[in-house]
Amino acid sequence: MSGKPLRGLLLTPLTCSLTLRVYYLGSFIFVLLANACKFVFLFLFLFMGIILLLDSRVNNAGIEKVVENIQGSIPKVEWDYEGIHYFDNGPLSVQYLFVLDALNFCFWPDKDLNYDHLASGLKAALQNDKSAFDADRLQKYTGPELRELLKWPRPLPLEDERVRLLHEVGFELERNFGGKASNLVESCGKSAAKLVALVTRHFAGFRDHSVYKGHQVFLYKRAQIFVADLWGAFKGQGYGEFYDIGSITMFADYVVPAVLEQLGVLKYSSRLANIIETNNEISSGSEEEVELRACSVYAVEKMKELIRIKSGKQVLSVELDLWLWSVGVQCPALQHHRTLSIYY
Ligand SMILES: Nc1nc2c(c(CN[C@H]3C=C[C@H](O)[C@@H]3O)cn2[C@@H]2O[C@H](COP(=O)(O)O)[C@@H](O)[C@H]2O)c(=O)[nH]1
Repeated sequence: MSGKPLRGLLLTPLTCSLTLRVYYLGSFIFVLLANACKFVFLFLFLFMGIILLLDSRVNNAGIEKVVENIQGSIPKVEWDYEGIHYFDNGPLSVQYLFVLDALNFCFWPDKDLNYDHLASGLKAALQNDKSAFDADRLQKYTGPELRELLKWPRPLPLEDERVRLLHEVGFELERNFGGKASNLVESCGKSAAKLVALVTRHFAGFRDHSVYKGHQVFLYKRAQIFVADLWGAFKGQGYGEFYDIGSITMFADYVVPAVLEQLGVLKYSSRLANIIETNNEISSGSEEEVELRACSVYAVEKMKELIRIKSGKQVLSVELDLWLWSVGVQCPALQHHRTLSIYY
């Protein structure tokens, strides 16, 4: 979430640790400069500065360059520009999007699988059988049945988790929302923030959070993308109408951070760059993973702010995200970080 909650919940750990480090180094250099050997200590200061760097950081110059290049208006990308999603302008579309975003994570372990297969596979399944995503049916799918639904010839990455999450969606929808995701959406009173809160309260699988240096960090990628998908699919009307859509941040996945790094907006430490280049995995919840994801959210918020300052245009993080994501998926050579995660 952006604005105050974002700063309070998400960025505090990063800024705090940076502030502490700056303070620490400040006192350190003050004491040292009081001594005679200024140059030796200056060297030491620089050296310490380098080893204390975070694995990911946001490069303001990179942001300025991107904003200058796009001249204040982001290239418009239509939601469903790929034509792969189910849409009938009614409650079944809401059910489809909720199921889609419950499973919208971690495609990369199978090099032939991507998001398009999931979106179009679920669309075909629904067109074939309109009751395929009824709450009682969702609670019964097995791994092989899900594979069959998606017409995927081998086990899906994290297949057991995908099945468990489908069951959870079916069970909680039935228990709290009369089996219908449209009731869930209706009960949020057209507030994107309330919908994210409601989804994460009732559906544990959407609680995308980590503990970073002792602070709880909430990124809520799939809960937020569900809101954005509703907004995009219904074109801001009906089930897609949210008066506070501006409170949604970018969706910290594995594509957009890679695009931001390529654009020079994110800078990785050479250690992290090496892990990504050599296709080594980063564990879920590790400091480098949280930094990379949180810096992506922060960078997009900064980009949005700079666009407003330079051009007076109020763009949404959701719009920036879709543009950056569409750039990323059109670039198959783009190397991204690899984390086995149910969150993105
Ligand atoms: N930040 C962000 N991440 C997004 C999306 C979407 C799809 N949004 C759809 C909605 C309307 C549009 O028309 C889009 O089709 C998927 N992902 C993430 O990408 C990764 C999959 O990548 P690959 O393995 O290459 O397919 C995986 O983490 C997945 O969760 C997005 O919009 N923003």
